[in-house]
Amino acid sequence: MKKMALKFDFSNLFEPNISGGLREEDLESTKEKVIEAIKNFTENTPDFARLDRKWIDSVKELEEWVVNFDTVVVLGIGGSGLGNLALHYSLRPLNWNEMSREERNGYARVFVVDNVDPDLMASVLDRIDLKTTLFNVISKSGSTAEVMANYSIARGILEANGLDPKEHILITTDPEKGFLRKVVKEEGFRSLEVPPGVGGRFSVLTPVGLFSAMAEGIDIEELHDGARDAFERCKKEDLFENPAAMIALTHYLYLKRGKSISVMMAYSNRMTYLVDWYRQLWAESLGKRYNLKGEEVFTGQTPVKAIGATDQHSQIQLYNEGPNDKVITFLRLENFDREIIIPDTGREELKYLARKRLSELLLAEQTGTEEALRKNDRPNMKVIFDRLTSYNVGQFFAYYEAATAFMGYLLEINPFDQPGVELGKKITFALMGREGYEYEIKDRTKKVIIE
Ligand SMILES: O=P(O)(O)OC[C@H]1O[C@](O)(CO)[C@@H](O)[C@@H]1O
Repeated sequence: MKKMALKFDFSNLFEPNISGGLREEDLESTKEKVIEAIKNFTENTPDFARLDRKWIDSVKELEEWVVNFDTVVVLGIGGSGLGNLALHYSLRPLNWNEMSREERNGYARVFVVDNVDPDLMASVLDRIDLKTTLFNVISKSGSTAEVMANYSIARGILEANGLDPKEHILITTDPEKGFLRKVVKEEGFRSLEVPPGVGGRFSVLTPVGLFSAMAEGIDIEELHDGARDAFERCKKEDLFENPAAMIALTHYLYLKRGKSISVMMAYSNRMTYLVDWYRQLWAESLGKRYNLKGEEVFTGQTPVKAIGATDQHSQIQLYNEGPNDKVITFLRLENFDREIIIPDTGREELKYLARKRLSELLLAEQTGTEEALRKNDRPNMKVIFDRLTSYNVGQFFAYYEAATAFMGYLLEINPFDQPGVELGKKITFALMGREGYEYEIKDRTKKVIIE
């Protein structure tokens, strides 16, 4: 089958399609800087875009082992869980975990526990048979509290049931550093490596995302093929050939014009977690207090998730008539894996729906929303997926990772750190009594409490 690339439609970001939109002259003013960013990407290609063959090979070495398991439970959070969720939802049917093993062609169910909510953890534990479950504990730092707690729970339950944790836990972490690597070295757990030069939120195409994807039968080679082709395109200096650079430049220019919100609205329930993955990428990478010169800039663009058509009935009123402070990106899927024809009920009032494909209605809703926004001069763009394939999803990850790097370059900030997450973590450690951490939450001088 011919591999269809993603398509990008930027038309509704521009004049005259929307008044007050961008003009080509506007691009000119910042074009040189974007070209610098592209050159920098080409000459000093970040590790996430190198797609080391080792990442696939190391995962494939575990293929014979993983076929013994009916279920993989990923224990990870943020960049160590969202990519797994994005792959699971976008590339497997929505009811995958409810299917029989036979219906799944022998591939594993995949659950991702990306919180320390006891209701969530318990609901997953209730649904698994420990004897045929593999826990993939993922943490780049090897010390994230939420993951450590869930790792301890999984290990404790395995031991309590007389099972050897080493036969049921796979650890994915830094090759050298952190507590989890120590556990691997001292206790002999099977492990995979998170490449040290790849930040958590950029790690979906490394063993972090690849292992659970392979376990559930996703074509990880094709995922890399899509990403590789996309990353190659990200090196093109002609902006009209380089979707990632165009995303970054247009979002940068709109941010400068006060559009501080980036809505990503997917017209496909299977794309829900692609949007969640994007939210972490855009938020953690670009939301920064200081620029590279150490000056306070308080920059960033707040990513917001929406699902069409559902959120047309909860959000679109605001997007059309509220403050014009958003750039909206539609994710549009042209061909769905399943189809349902709307029956003719014989009622005149419903004739317009009769015998139509359900996807036709969803796509008409996307077009209708896009056109309404355009008429209201609300900038919007569209990423078009022909189908949900590994190749296309790989492309999506790659384009947005590169766009984030370009946007960081334009904003003159470091898109690869997240210092703003630390304080809350430290306070939590102190509250939990971790040695070396102290923090006292002082009584508020003014209290406003309603009981
Ligand atoms: O993989 P780790 O080290 O457990 O981190 C999980 C997540 O936590 C963060 O560090 C933020 O707290 C994210 O950047 C990261 O993806």
